[in-house]
Amino acid sequence: MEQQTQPIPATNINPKATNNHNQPSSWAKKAWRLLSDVRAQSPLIQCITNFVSMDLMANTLLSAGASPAMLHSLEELNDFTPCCRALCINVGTLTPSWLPSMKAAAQLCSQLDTPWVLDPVAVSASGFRLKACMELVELKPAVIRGNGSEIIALSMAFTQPSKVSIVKGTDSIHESVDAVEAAKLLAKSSGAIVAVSGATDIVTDGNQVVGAHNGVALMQKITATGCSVTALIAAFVAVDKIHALDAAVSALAVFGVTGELGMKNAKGPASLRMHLIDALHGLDEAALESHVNITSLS
Ligand SMILES: Nc1ncnc2c1ncn2[C@@H]1O[C@H](COP(=O)(O)OP(=O)(O)OP(=O)(O)O)[C@@H](O)[C@H]1O
Ligand SMILES: Cc1ncsc1CCO
Ligand SMILES: [Mg+2]
Repeated sequence: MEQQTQPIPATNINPKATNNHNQPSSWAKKAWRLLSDVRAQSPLIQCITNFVSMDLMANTLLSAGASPAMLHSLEELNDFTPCCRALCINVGTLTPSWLPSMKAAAQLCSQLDTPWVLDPVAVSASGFRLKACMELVELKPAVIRGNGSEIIALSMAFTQPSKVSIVKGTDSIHESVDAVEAAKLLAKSSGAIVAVSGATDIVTDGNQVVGAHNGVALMQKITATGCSVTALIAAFVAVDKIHALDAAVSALAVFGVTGELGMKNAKGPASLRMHLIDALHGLDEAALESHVNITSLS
């Protein structure tokens, strides 16, 4: 695979400085270091995902420098999943025949200490889907990423199950900022880092809350941008699994920045889709540093 950037050795990063979330430049450096590590290491990312997202998700991972593999057959997991650096599970077009593969792959990852991320698409659209997502959460994802409505519903399913409201469809009817408390509760009850996408992307471990303010509204009009940024989170977690919160924030910010850069040449959602992928492939340190907008919200 073509490599176009020089990775920054992890030893060059001062962990104290990069953990100071009130310093914007430290976040930009962290995001650049993680993207550089993805480009240098090209981690193999298994994606068990919906049919709608497969193309954009695989191209997003490739443009970031990772190596995507859309394998979901139960018969292949024992051979294949242990070779992966991270797993992305997305329930967008869930059927009863796919659920055993998702659970088995998640279980394998947990046993192998391989990070995996969950995208609970349209979690409250049906009882079957809600139960499946709750069972997957029990299998210890490192990160759960959804839109506002998805995170509110999934969090409520664990805390106040009788109050889970049905949201039909995959689009959010809530703002991400309305899901902060739900995200914190879900993070605390599951042990996962929880990320909520939207105008501000919110990421929390249950205590600390970080906001990534990049992106353009038109990204909502391209199906599977959310699915794809979840896979990008998996790639970032693959290269730094002990700092899953930082990896999730960085992936969301990088994707948002590529949306902003892509928008300069886009005429609408279809051309934004193309230019966003190009921008991710060509992203350099100067452009990332001048666009990243991450703040502490806690
Ligand atoms: N109003 C907005 N302004 C800027 N960026 C946004 C806005 N809304 C969403 N985004 C960005 O668009 C991407 C997709 O987020 P969204 O919340 O639409 O996901 P989703 O609903 O799960 O999408 P899908 O299910 O189609 O994959 C994220 O990178 C997010 O930051
Ligand atoms: C539109 C759609 N339907 C099921 S999955 C999906 C992709 C966006 O989540
Ligand atoms: Mg989604």
